[in-house]
Amino acid sequence: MTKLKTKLIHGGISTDQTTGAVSVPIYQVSTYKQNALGQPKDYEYSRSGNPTRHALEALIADLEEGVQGFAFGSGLAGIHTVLSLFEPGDHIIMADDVYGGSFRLMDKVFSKLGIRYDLVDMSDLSAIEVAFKPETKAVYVETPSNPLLKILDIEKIAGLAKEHQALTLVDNTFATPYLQRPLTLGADVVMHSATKYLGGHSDVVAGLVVAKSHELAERIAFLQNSIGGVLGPQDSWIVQRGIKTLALRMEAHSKAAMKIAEFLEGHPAVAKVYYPGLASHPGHEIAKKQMATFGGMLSFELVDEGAVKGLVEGLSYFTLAESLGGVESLIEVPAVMTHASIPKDIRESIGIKDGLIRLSPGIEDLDDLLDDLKTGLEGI
Ligand SMILES: Cc1ncc(COP(=O)(O)O)c(C=O)c1O
Ligand SMILES: N[C@@H](CCSC[C@H](N)C(=O)O)C(=O)O
Repeated sequence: MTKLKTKLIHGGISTDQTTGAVSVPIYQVSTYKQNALGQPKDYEYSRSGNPTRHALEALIADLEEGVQGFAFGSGLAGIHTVLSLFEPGDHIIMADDVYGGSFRLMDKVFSKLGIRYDLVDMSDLSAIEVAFKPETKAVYVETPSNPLLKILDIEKIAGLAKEHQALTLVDNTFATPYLQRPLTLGADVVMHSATKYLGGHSDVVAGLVVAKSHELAERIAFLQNSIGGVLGPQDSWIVQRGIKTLALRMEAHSKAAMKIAEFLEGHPAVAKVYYPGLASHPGHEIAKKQMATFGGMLSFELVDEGAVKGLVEGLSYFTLAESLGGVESLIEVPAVMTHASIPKDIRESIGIKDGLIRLSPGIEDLDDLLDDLKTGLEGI
């Protein structure tokens, strides 16, 4: 079987069938000449299908080991399309610590359409069991989670969902298919903000979705075309190019995150570190089982919450910015930035404290990154 590192380069559609070009060209086009009335060629209109986007969709399906991939104009556009599978009256069990925008989409958009949800701490399997209702149609998982790096057991959760005839939807943004493949663990749909590690260079906003079955793929294809939030050809090409170096980048990000987590865990100014690679992390054993390495993201709290502003504004190589997964290191405060869309009481109940700091180490020299943090922590 072809190894994943090879698939990153040769998977899906990786060359141009017509010219032999070794990267799929950017088909910057909206429509296609038809052979005769009612006889289109392979493509008819670029919302319905575009060769550059199709190459990316085939690649992500290959990497995630699903039957069909779909590319969208953002991660949330992809999640929106997946949640559009459900109907008024349906109920979804959602992990309590999901990306703030995914929570907002459920809470402010789909709730209004009559789709109900409950937030559940899915690291407690018995809590999931209790949350099932006759109307539960899906379990929505994010692991590792944003921003607390909670690890959820995909295989066990998918098993429970199946017993209740519910789908398992997994946001695999933090792990990427290089570290974890949810469809092979029993999930039905995988979602990505390709804006992050898949794109990898903080230069594109994109979303990817992969279905495990033909039946689901058909329904998602219908919704993708009907709703229309597709990714353009230029951005499809950028994401496909990013994916080619995913293996090298994920190895570097994971190594940096591990070293930084160990450094922070031993620092007297740091109260708590959230990184699944640490033996102290409650999800460490599950992460070992379902991930190839522990990933590139970590969060931490300072002993003195009042020092957060000084630290995050004062570093040289960690840029204060939302987003993650790029080659450059980023730092942010979820309560004020990426997760501000979650009401404070809910944020606090799930453990996102105002002083929580999230790091996305890039691929700079690791000693420079460690020195930067060391100097920053000395200065607070
Ligand atoms: C885990 C996760 N899922 C989904 C999204 C949404 O992606 P996008 O910003 O590409 O819409 C994000 C970030 O925005 C995220 O961090
Ligand atoms: N201001 C944005 C928040 C973007 S968060 C981006 C990314 N998911 C991250 O976690 O850094 C919004 O309100 O949507």
